[in-house]
Formats: sequence, C-alpha cells, structure tokens
Amino acid sequence: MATLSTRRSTAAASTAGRRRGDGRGCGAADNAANVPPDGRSGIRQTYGDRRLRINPNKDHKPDKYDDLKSDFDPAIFSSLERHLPPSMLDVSKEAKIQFMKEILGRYLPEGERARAQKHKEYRQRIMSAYQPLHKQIYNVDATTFFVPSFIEAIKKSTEESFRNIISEPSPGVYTFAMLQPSFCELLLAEVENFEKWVNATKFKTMKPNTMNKYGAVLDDFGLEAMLNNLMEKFICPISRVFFTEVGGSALDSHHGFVVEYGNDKDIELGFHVDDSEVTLNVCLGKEFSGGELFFRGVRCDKHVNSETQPEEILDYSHVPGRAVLHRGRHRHGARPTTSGHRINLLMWCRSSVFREMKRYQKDFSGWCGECQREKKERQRQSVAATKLAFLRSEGGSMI
Ligand SMILES: O=C(O)CCC(=O)C(=O)O
Ligand SMILES: [Fe+2]
Repeated sequence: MATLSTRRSTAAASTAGRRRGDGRGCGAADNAANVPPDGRSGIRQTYGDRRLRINPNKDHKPDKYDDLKSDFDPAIFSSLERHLPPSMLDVSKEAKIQFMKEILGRYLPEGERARAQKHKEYRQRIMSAYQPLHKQIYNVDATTFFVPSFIEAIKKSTEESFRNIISEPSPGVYTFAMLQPSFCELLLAEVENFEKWVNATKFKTMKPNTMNKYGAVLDDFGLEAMLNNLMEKFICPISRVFFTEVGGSALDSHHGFVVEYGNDKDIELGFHVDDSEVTLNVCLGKEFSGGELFFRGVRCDKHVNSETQPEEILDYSHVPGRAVLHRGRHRHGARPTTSGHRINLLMWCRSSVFREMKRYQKDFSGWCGECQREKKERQRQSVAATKLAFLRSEGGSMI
C-alpha cells in the first residue's frame, strides 16, 4: 500500500485557537476520562489534581474572559473552564487563566503564534473588501438549508431518530440526505462569486488544504460563524452519538472549505487521513461522473499505514445534497472525476479536549482497527496459554 498522507489545512491555527460562538461547543461528554496536562508551572505544585475532565461541568458557570488579551478567542477560556479539575473551579480567575494559557499554549507554540496573527490579518483584508452575493447563507436557517427529514431527526436527536435517516454502508461511515438543492445552488454561486472577486482583484488566496489546489476556504470570507453554528447545532448532536470515543461530544473548532474537481481542476485525491476528529463531506453538485470516495478502515498514527482488512473496504458514490460523516482517522481518498464538475463542502471538526487526552494514551482500540486487531490477538494468545497450562496441569495430576 502506498504511504498515506495526513492532510492539514494551509492556515496556521488548526486547533483550539479559532473557535467563536457561545463557548459551549458540543456540550456534555458521556464517557468519563481524565486528562493529565503536563503542568510545568508553580500552579501545578499549588493545587492537587491537575487533570482536565472530559465531561464538562454543566452546573459550573464559567468566568467571562472577554477582556482577556490572548491569541485565543475568549470563548475558548469559558469553554475550557468547564473542563477544569474540580479543585480548580473556585480558584482565582488569574490562576485559572495561567493554568489554561499553559494548556492552550501547546496548541499554538511561538512560531505558530505569528502565523495565526498573519492569518487573522489575511482574513480581515478579505472581509473588508469582498462583497457577499447571498447574505442569507451567512446565518444558519434550518428550513432553507436542510431537508425536512434531517431537521426532524435533529429535533429528536436520539440514536433511533438518526438511524431512521442514516445508512451505514461500512462501520463508521454514515450517509444521509442533508442539504436542500436550492441551498447547494446558493452556496455554489457564493463560491463562484468569491472566485471571480479573487481573479478580478488578483488577491492571493490560501488553498483549502495541503492536497487540494482548487476550491476555497469558506471560513476565510465570512462563513466561519455560520459553519460554527452548523457544527454545534447540527453535527454535534450526531457525532455525540456515533463518535463519542474520538471527541464527538466535545467538538470545538472546525476548518470549513470547498474542493473542486474536473477537467481544469483537481482530478482526484490521494489516500489520506484528515486533520479532524469528525469530517462532514457533502456533495454540492454539479453534474459529474466518477469521484467516488474510497474508505479503508480507521487507524491511529502508529498504524496509519497498516494493511486493510477485507471488511474495511468501501466505495461510495457522491450524490448532491447527501452528506457523509466519518472519523478524520478513517483512511480515504477520492477517485478521478472523469467528466463534469464536482464541488464538495468539507468540514473538518476538531476537539481540543480529545487532542489533549490523546497525548496520554497508547492504546486506541476504542476506534483504531489495527489496535483492536492486536488486542484481540493478545487476548486469543492469553486464552490459549491459559488453556495449555490448564491441560498440562490436568495431565500432570492424572499421572
Ligand atoms: O473529494 C472528496 O469528496 C473527498 C474530500 C476529502 O476527503 C477531504 O477534503 O478531506
Ligand atoms: Fe479527507
């Protein structure tokens, strides 16, 4: 198997630093697991338990950080405060800030800080000059964006309501009708309008990620708040049910973009994993043939190039308006678009809490197919060894 790539966004801040909104992200996590941050400061010695909680404390009312000068959005601090260890919830605001800055600092080391600032300025330059074509798509309006079956399922937000609209052609790949054709058209027209503006003004824009040359980053020209809302209200309810073990209950930032394929665009997309915990991929149109997604099983970093098992093979054909939701670590690629023009909306949804936790784990058998296979093999060998020892001792006692 060819060595697989990990795709990254071309922008700087990829994790905790970009979140806007109400500071709640995905809200409650279900499975408890504590996260030990590697505290390096005096704070660590002053207070007892330094471990973050994966379950946000919903009863705790976080401080307001709007006045805080930091590279991170104040909402991140309010959101993270709910994950602080119980012993830290009532300490001074300054102590909490110091502790949280240390954790967040890991997501934005020195070099990246400058790049994040540049990226912020880049966005400001675009947004001060670009005139949106369809202002109505800059705020989520469920009835014009989504098909009724999707809205109904989200209203109930139970596993059963999701299973009614979702098909799962291979474990961990969920597909469902999501976007109205009229919304797809508006979004396509907005992207086209943005691209026209880019060409007319010769503005040098960033590529959507390290592997796609054609497309646009929606977050860069004003759609970040809308997409954040979409993630919180319409993706989190689903990912909380199907992707809890990879931070699906605690998504708190995203990278939103469109990719374009066709004759004079990208043709195909190589085998890769995404820089996301959960990826939403929705085909917007237009008319095309080819461009199937191929999936080859979920893998952790260590096993990213390990063999595919036959049951992990899936080829999926895109249908306009239909969403595919999968773990970012689900290895995949896109086959050549052989005719026409294909444009897909992508949201790489991330969880800073999950990324923090992952630093302290070695066994990912909760979601990595190869970790699971190795664990089963260890269990099989241990049962076999126990049986053998038992048979030997039985044999011995019969003599
Ligand atoms: O072209 C596609 O549908 C796949 C896109 C994709 O995997 C990605 O952008 O991460
Ligand atoms: Fe991808």
